[in-house]
Amino acid sequence: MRLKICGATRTADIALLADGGADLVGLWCGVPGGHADLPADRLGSLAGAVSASGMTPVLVTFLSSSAAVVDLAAAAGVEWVQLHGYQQPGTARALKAAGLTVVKVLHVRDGRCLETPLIGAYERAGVDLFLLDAVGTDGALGSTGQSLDPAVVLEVAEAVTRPFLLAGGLRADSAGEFRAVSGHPRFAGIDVDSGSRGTDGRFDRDRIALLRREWTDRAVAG
Ligand SMILES: O=C(O)c1ccccc1N[C@@H]1O[C@H](COP(=O)(O)O)[C@@H](O)[C@H]1O
Repeated sequence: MRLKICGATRTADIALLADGGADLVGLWCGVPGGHADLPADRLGSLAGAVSASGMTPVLVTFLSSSAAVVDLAAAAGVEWVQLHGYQQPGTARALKAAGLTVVKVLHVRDGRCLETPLIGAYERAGVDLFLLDAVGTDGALGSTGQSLDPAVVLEVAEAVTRPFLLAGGLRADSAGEFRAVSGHPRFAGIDVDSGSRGTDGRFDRDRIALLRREWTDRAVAG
């Protein structure tokens, strides 16, 4: 069970995330207006700190220009990219050709996965991992804090052949509700933003450790 925590912006975040048990750290670049969007030079320095702490930095972006994403990743020394948004399979194919590990977000809105017709094309393009996330009621993407219906997640899990991460308003105490999902053979872990933070909006080490513990226990228990 991998734990991805999204939206680190400070060097102090990195030690806290490692201490809380994160495996993957989402660093945003190309997320206009995003509260954790980073300039390219800052992306590189934080990615270096994430790797030095034994975790994997993930470039999270809305960009759809594969050349721009490849350049950003190369300059920052990042090997994993999360295509959050409506990028086409060709973008994923180009990133794979550049040697990157590609996570493609599948967006669920009103109980329906918007990318269902494209799943085969994403897989043929070489997507390594899917990430299932909710679309906000206003159409917003990312950090919606909105939970998915486990039955819908299981439908999407059956439609893909690659492993998947689960996102969307996850908390430590939602592990029980998603027991059937975390027991799925293609379940690879969870991705959390809102539920990893305290009331001050900063990462909370204890919440992250609890997420790690509750979800690991459920995944093991099946
Ligand atoms: O976290 C964000 O704000 C964000 C912004 C733009 C793209 C992706 C973003 N993060 C993704 O949001 C979900 C988890 O959010 P939450 O736990 O529901 O608040 C996850 O997919 C992150 O990768």
